[in-house]
Amino acid sequence: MEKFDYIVIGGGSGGIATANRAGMHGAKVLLIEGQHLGGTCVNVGCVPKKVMWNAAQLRENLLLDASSYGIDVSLEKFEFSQLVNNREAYIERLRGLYDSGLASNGVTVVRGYARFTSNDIIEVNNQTFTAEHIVIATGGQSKLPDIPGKELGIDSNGFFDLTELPKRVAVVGAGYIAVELAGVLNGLGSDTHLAYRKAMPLRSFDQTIVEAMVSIYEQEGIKMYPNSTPQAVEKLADGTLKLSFENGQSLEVDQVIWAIGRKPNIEAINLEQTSVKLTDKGYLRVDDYQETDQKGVYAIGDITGKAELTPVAIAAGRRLADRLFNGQTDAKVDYNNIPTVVFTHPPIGTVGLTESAARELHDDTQLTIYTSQFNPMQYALQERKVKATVKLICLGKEERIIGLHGIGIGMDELLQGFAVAIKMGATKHDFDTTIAIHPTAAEEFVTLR
Ligand SMILES: Cc1cc2nc3c(=O)[nH]c(=O)nc-3n(C[C@H](O)[C@H](O)[C@H](O)COP(=O)(O)OP(=O)(O)OC[C@H]3O[C@@H](n4cnc5c(N)ncnc54)[C@H](O)[C@@H]3O)c2cc1C
Ligand SMILES: NC(=O)c1ccc[n+]([C@@H]2O[C@H](COP(=O)([O-])OP(=O)(O)OC[C@H]3O[C@@H](n4cnc5c(N)ncnc54)[C@H](O)[C@@H]3O)[C@@H](O)[C@H]2O)c1
Repeated sequence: MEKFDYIVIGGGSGGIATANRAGMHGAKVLLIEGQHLGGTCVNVGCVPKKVMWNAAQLRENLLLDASSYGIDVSLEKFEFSQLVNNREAYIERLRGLYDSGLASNGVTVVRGYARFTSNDIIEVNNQTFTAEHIVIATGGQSKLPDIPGKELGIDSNGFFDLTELPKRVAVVGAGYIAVELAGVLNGLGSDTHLAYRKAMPLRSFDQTIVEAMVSIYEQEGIKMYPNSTPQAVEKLADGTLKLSFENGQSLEVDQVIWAIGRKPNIEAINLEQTSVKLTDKGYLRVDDYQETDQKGVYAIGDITGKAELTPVAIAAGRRLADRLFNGQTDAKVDYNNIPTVVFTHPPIGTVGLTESAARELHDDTQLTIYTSQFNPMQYALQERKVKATVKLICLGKEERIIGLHGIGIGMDELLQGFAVAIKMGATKHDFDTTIAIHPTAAEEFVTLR
């Protein structure tokens, strides 16, 4: 049985990052991946999603905005399959880069599905390996609703498999994936319906921003179905899918996309052979240092159910390798103030507490909230206006900024810098005394009254 210093199960965002970092520190590392290197983010997540988002944005600009600038664009042809082919070729190149990066850090890569046979032995393709340190980074997969006809719909992986744009599509769900895919499909020209169980989507986000998002989606032609819990899907004689809701309403579309959440990839790894424990939600239980209940076994990324974002998985993986193989004994991830963007059309950027979370934690007299809604200059010349909304949540007399939220063009790119300022403890005064950059959407954050 071959012995390594470090075995990494799963070659996604977290697994690749920790394997490379450990390799750089001189550890003998084995990485085991069952499918494509890059995991969810590169193959069926962030990367293809962002390409589709860019495509939708570009099409919207050409179709809806260009003529106001005197640019004549006829959009007679849109080859969806060419977009998909180009996107997949790009992803193939990225996979190659991962291969060569791992090789240059001396990481051994084995293809296959790994399972524990004991606390420190891993089996893959009938071969066994052992190591002093083993990290589980197996990510997650989509959940499907438990209703008749669920197999007639597809999940986000199925969306990336599409080679034709559906004419009519229903997206079911209220999280990141649902609102992102609905925005992309609408932008690309599908007749798009978005159905969710409660009154509003994105319920953990700041409600001012979500209300702004819902009204933009309605304005841009997405049909919204609040209070709609899916009940069944059936295929009609002409191939149309009929999606029925518990409230008695129904929809007829060509494609149904389930985006109702994700679950951890746990079953295949045979945790019964270990002392690793789960949380009550079924994720791997870890402490602040990514340690599971079994000494020498760690978990990072989506499998831990904490902030399921690629940069979080990467940070957890790198910190863990720094701690185990470079003597950085206190290396761990700070899960506070993680900035995040939802790639809606236009995007939402958020860092820190929402107004309702702030009100739960602090006395109302301690909080000052600033909001503003405006028409970004990109829409100065056209009749179509897609409003931007920004919001700051400030705490105490010094008005320390504890929440920053926005929806509008550019919110995705401008958020990172503000997140640094907030992590450093910026106050409203710091924002106010920073000279604005004009004319931008970002300047709204430093001119709020
Ligand atoms: C549609 C979509 C869009 C997203 N967009 C964004 C975004 O814009 N920004 C962002 O930050 N995050 C985004 N995410 C989330 C992001 O993709 C995840 O947070 C991230 O990929 C988690 O990394 P991970 O290493 O934990 O798992 P993954 O990247 O899922 O990697 C896990 C890997 O483990 C492998 N594996 C599983 N079981 C085994 C086994 N037994 N043996 C060997 N290998 C195994 C899998 O094949 C997979 O490659 C998106 C997710 C989805 C689904
Ligand atoms: N831009 C980004 O960074 C990005 C993009 C996509 C995904 N992600 C990550 O991936 C995670 C998973 O995203 P997600 O959108 O799958 O999940 P989610 O957990 O964010 O949202 C799932 C939604 O589906 C609803 N739902 C659950 N069961 C349902 C049912 N039976 N019928 C109808 N609705 C139901 C839930 O109420 C919830 O609002 C996110 O939390 C995020 O961390 C990030």
